[in-house]
Amino acid sequence: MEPQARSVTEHVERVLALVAPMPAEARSLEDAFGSVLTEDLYASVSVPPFDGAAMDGYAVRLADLPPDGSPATLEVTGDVAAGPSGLTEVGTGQAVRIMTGAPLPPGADAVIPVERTSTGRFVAGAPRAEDSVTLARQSRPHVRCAGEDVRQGELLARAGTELTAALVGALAASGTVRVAVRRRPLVAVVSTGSELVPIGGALGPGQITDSNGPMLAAAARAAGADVVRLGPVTDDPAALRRVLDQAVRTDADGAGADLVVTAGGVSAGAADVVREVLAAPGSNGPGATDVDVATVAMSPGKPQALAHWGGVPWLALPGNPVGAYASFELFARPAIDRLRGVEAASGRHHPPGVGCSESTVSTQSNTPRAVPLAAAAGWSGSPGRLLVVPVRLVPLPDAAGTAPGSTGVVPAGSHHSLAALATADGLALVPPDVEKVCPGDIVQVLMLR
Ligand SMILES: Nc1nc2c(c(=O)[nH]1)N[C@H]1C(S)=C(S)[C@@H](COP(=O)(O)OP(=O)(O)OC[C@H]3O[C@@H](n4cnc5c(N)ncnc54)[C@H](O)[C@@H]3O)O[C@H]1N2
Ligand code: MOO
Repeated sequence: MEPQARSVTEHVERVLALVAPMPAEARSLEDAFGSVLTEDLYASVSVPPFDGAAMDGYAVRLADLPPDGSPATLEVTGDVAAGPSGLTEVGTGQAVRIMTGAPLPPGADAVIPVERTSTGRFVAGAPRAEDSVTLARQSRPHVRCAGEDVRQGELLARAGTELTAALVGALAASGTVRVAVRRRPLVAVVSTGSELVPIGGALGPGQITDSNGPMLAAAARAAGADVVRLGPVTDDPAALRRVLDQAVRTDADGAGADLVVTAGGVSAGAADVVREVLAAPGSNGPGATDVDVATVAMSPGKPQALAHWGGVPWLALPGNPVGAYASFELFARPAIDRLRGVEAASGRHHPPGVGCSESTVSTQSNTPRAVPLAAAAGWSGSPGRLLVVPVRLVPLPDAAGTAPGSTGVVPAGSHHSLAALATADGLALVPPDVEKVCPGDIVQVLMLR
């Protein structure tokens, strides 16, 4: 580690200390996708709520069918489709046509799929023509029993769980209408640099298009935040102060940012506007407090700063686009998770050691989204720093000790290329004590998709 460099783990802890979970609010289930629960949720109805058919076919009494599997001919006395309809009792020697999802009529205890009967198939829209059917006992009853998926009163999700699409479905099925969730945080994304031109602007000499602004805004949305994008701001401290004031100002709807993320101007240059503003806290308006400028032992993404601006947490990320993105994933995303109330958010982002000398290292990860994967190629580490390497998933060559069809990772291209990052499936995190990653070594990979 460089002299005075701070570990990634310690910086994550400081980031998390800066933010607190958002207040809770009640939302309709349909509006709550992507939010995080603040209450445990229990099923108010069983799923399915009644015994029903799992196949299109005939509802029968098993007692009418010989146990040895030989066929029986039954009188067909009615039809029952999914949805509300009168239920005809199935008497001895009788069968009722039944469609998938329809409630099982009284008396019946099994459904025989139509393709296994003398009828062969049902014609959509055509009325019933058969008065009898010949069929035999099957190995399974093809009945979905009430409560076999979820029982009334069962715990479906704990506080701290994010509402995924499937969870919205499971909650809807079991009677949930409104949920208590954390408010979505509003993140202000501000890019800084006099060289920056917004997307679509013509480039003059020395100018480049602002890519960090759109990229970090997209990353914050992907992390579950609402976003307001401001800037790009020139390297003028007064201009940056104005934009920061604007970001944190609470309007009539209470919509001031809950987190400010800036990119650029945080290293050692003479025009590093973020450093300049941080060095003169409170000179204009509420200003910066709790200022913490750090060299973090990572590459890319070394220069970082933290502060509050007008009481709102502020993460100042470096301007190099790949460093800005890596910093977002390692620092801003855990901050957003904590604001959103995701309980897995933790300060432990430091993966266990890997290296050529220990190719069968622990597969345990203490980074929530990191998964252990084998390197399919070798590359150099960055001793003293956590090296963040954009990687792509590739099939591993079949070899002794490798399960057929296993997946590994290779660098997506140059570590500093934004175009290569755009093709990456994840970020490999190579710890500071690793000089070299060899093919077959296990690396922790922060998955991006
Ligand atoms: N003397 C030193 N110089 C630098 C050091 C250092 O330790 N000592 N650290 C280097 C490292 S590492 C990084 S990372 C950069 C970070 O510096 P800043 O955060 O001040 O970033 P800028 O100087 O503003 O920009 C760096 C680079 O990225 C481009 N950039 C900035 N913003 C955007 C944007 N929104 N979209 C696209 N590209 C952007 C900018 O033009 C620069 O090329 O400092 C090193 N220097
Ligand atoms: O730490 Mo900087 O982000 O390398 O390029």
